[in-house]
Amino acid sequence: MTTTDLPEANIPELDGTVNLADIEALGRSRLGRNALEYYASGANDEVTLAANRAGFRAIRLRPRVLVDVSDVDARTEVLGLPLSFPVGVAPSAFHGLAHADAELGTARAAASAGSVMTLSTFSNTPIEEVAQAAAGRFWFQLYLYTDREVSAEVVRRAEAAGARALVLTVDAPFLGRREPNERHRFALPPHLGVPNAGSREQLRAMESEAGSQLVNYFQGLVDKTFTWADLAWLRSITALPIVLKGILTAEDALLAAHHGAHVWVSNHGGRQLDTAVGSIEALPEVVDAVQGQVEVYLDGGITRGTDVLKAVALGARCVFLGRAALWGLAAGGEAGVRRTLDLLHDEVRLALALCGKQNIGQVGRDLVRL
Ligand SMILES: Cc1cc2nc3c(=O)[nH]c(=O)nc-3n(C[C@H](O)[C@H](O)[C@H](O)COP(=O)(O)O)c2cc1C
Ligand SMILES: CC(C)CC(=O)C(=O)O
Repeated sequence: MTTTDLPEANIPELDGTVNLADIEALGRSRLGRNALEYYASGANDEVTLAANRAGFRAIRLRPRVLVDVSDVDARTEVLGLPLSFPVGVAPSAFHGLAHADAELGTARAAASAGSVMTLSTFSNTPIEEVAQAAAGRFWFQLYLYTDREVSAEVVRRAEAAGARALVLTVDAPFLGRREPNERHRFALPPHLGVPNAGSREQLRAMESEAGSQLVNYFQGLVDKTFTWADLAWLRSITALPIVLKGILTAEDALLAAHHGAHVWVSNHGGRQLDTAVGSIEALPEVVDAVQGQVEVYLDGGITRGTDVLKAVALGARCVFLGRAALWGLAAGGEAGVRRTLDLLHDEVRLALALCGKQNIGQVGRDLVRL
């Protein structure tokens, strides 16, 4: 399904949105409890979820004036891929819960906006179909299965389909407790499959009488023994750049760089270890530790163009949208994600101009007062 299948009346509603908060409100209004709680929740008391947003709000900008900003340019590159502005889409599971366009909608929107999509292992659409829709603008996020051969096969499929990087999520040996999902027993609706993670029947076999079924699937599928030493195995089965997603400390950033991996600063949108440091707060120590040896990215709480510039100022090459992209998808499928990216692109350009910067290369630490 594409956006042309959307009822006419949906488009003006989307066109009337002026910021990501408007799109979030529209997206939320279209979701039932199961999906809404799954998307919105953080772990436990949601302290880290709130810290991600609060961290950006606490940083003040130091704008320069009387600079010719008649022609600002927000373009950048990630791992050699040109982006129209420093924003990509973070991996999130089950886009089919948001809209019938599912991962194909997200991929098309990211591609047409000159962005990059990171496809979750737990997508509702097979890698190969998303790859086509993404027109080369996609990375693949990997959760390692207990069975290494199954993981190796997924990695081979992603590489063959044209993924430009492998993003290994390292902050989720177990799933954090998102209590609304425990309370209301989150489950994937029967019409949605998980084609990169085994059959529906395999997943059903892991369902239990209690709690979030997601926790049950995850516990049954994912390897909890994987350590730094095992990265050599991953390196041996793929030629793709490896990105470690879920780094929050200088110590781990340095280890990542020593292992030749790029660093994605993230606390999983506050969904894993609650009270972990907010991602923008963790960024400076990570950037200082790796000293430009590898690329550094960040996600968590991005909703404004000024958030993007603050992260870039503190050393992130690019930031990624988790929930913001999902709200866009829920609000209007492919068109909703595209609107989300377009609004944010406009905000980044305006913020650059008002900061007295002509391009992303001019954005450095002097732009922020912590
Ligand atoms: C509903 C949902 C599903 C997610 N699924 C995954 C996933 O499959 N793999 C992964 O590495 N991260 C996953 N994440 C974490 C995101 O990649 C990202 O780290 C986080 O959402 C960023 O925070 P934000 O939502 O504030 O932008 C998920 C996040 C959400 C909200
Ligand atoms: C399928 C899930 C494990 C996806 C995830 O990482 C999340 O819900 O945060």
